[in-house]
Amino acid sequence: MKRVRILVFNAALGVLDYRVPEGMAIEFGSVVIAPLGPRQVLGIVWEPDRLSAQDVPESKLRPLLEVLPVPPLPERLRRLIEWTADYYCTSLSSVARMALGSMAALRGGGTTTEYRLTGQEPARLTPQRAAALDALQGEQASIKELADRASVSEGVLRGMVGAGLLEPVVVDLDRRYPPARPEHAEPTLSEGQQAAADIFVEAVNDRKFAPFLLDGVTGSGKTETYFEAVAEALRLGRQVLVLLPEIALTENFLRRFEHRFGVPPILWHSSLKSSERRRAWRAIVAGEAQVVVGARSALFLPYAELGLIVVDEAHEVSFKQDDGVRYNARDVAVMRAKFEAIPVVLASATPALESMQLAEAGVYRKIDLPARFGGAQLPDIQILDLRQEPPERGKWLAPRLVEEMKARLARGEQSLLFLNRRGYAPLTLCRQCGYRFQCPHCTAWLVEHRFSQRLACHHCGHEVPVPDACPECGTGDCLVACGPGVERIADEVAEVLPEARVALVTSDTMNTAEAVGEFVAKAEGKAIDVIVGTQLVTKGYHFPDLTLVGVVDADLGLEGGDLRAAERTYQQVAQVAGRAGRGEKPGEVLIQTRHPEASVISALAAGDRDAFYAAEIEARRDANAPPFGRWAAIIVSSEDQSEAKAAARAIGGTAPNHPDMLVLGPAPAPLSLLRGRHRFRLLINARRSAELQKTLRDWLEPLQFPRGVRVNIDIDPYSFV
Ligand SMILES: Nc1ncnc2c1ncn2[C@@H]1O[C@H](COP(=O)(O)OP(=O)(O)OP(=O)(O)O)[C@@H](O)[C@H]1O
Ligand SMILES: [Zn+2]
Repeated sequence: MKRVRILVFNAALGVLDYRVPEGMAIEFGSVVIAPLGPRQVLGIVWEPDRLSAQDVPESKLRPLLEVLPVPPLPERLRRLIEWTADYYCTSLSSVARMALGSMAALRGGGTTTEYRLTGQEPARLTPQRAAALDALQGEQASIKELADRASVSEGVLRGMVGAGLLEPVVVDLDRRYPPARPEHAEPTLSEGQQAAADIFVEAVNDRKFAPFLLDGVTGSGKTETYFEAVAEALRLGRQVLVLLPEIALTENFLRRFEHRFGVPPILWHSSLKSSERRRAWRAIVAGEAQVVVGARSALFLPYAELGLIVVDEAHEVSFKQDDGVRYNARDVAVMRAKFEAIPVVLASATPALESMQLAEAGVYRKIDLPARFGGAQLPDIQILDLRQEPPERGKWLAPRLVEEMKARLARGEQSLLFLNRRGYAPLTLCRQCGYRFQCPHCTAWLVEHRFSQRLACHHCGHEVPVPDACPECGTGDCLVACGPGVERIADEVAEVLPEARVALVTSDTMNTAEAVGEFVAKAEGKAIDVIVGTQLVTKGYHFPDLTLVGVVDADLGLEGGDLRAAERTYQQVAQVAGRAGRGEKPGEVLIQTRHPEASVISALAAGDRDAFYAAEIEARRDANAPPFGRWAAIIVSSEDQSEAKAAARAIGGTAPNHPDMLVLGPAPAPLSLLRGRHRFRLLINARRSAELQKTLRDWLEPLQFPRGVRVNIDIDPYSFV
């Protein structure tokens, strides 16, 4: 191979041809360094007949500089990358980037240096050093990571190395992970679990593409069941990828995995230390990483020999990425399984409508676990009509819910209150002049966090301390919190049940593995009486003494009114309800609502899942919404409002006149300002027959916009703001 086509990591340039210098061994998929002007870029060798590049004469080709010492990206992964870029209308390089770990991992090198405290504690210390000494107890990481963790500069830490307070430790990146043992602790499966497990095990052995929808009620033991397929892959020496929707869930998963297989699985997520990331990536490409558990981003890694993919809590909307490459990890996982010719298991107690429909159509094989494990019953669900039984003024919990919580406390059982709103109050205003605290960068109110005494924007992270006086009229002591967030509910619990031990579970409090571990240990050890949490507590947890679940505001999710509002509400409430009564004692669920007549609420109360799905599917069919028709969004943004508007208009003005496609907009997005950018949206509703992606590309590619304008395409969008 003399002339090669390279996918370079530069979205604007994309594909370039190079010459292979004498003696350099190259294959398709090789990761290389190529010259680009005066700089160097990373690239991947690609099949020239699959990518078009500018025609450059042989004599003008520049030679590649280097091949990196990592295995070439396998062909099946290259095909997946192409498929993903094509389907989501994005650049190949932005997808391919997700396959490569860090530059450091690619460079190889078997070791790296980290630092840790030596244990010396000099009598006199600068305040910064003292703070670092405090913050870094038990930590070991690179200087940069330690500096981040301790909130001091790297210079301070280097000084501490010099002073003998921190010492270097050489970390072996190719150190083996201890092997998982498929026979470590084999459970005795119930008949239904065994039947399901047998099917999965057979599929792992078959080494063919086989998509499954594991539809099992909460507490049916879906995890135990698919663990048998994991065990089989381990026996065959093949790798397994388990995708979880949130890092917060991994802690729980890790413990169960370790219990079953004797060692923890290998983690992959955005907050890994760089040494962990390098070690994991190298083990993954070498085929030594047996089971990888990760968030979305683990999906594109170059596994040497994948044998099984599991997507747990597969209905979760967080599998859809909402910026950058806007892919849905659940859907791409199925495609990856197809390219790898392996089984994929989508597990959920409340499958997404799309998945149900695909199962019905015979595309996915549906495996049911209709009963809870060990004879536990599904909880009794009751509606609490807030119009008939209102809470006291300024309170959010109805008297009946409070009574039930008191009864649980008296019996030594646990309660869980669910409200999907972080912080103390979603809106703060001035009683004097009506001033409302709004984010300067987003169309959003600032949310009060009493814990940290700050007002925060949940979209961009902008934060200000809660002021003493109104910034508008200057009146002191006049700010009122409007509406509840979980912190406020926790306060209310403390008032009505002063002796109860309350745990607040949100992404603000559960932001480290230690915090999650501590929470789980306490809840299991019955050191917590009442859990108040956001959607973070709705799934995955198994606390046998939890017998009451209160849904504080079931109407909240319905307000947005987007396509999936009813489905999402159904899933959240059914999931959180599923935390109740998982042990020997029966569970009860109270759903606070002002709309008991809404079909989703009555379906929940009647436990009539089939009716709910059937009605939703018909509604979607009527609206030509997924899974029948398709949606796409075009989001146009700029820091300059008129520029954004003009660009959106230009797009709207050239909309194709396609019989199978309806273009709505442009219109200002509901979140019309986000991180300082003004946003306009167009929505496209298309029939399946419409070749949506091609039509979009043909439409948008010829258009030119000013530099400050960004045009993003969102295929199968989940967010309509
Ligand atoms: N065969 C089994 N032997 C022993 N324990 C089991 C078995 N099956 C399930 N369990 C236990 O029952 C509990 C519920 O199982 P699991 O959490 O896997 O259910 P799930 O279907 O994933 O539920 P959810 O969707 O609510 O998270 C767990 O504590 C699990 O360890
Ligand atoms: Zn903001």
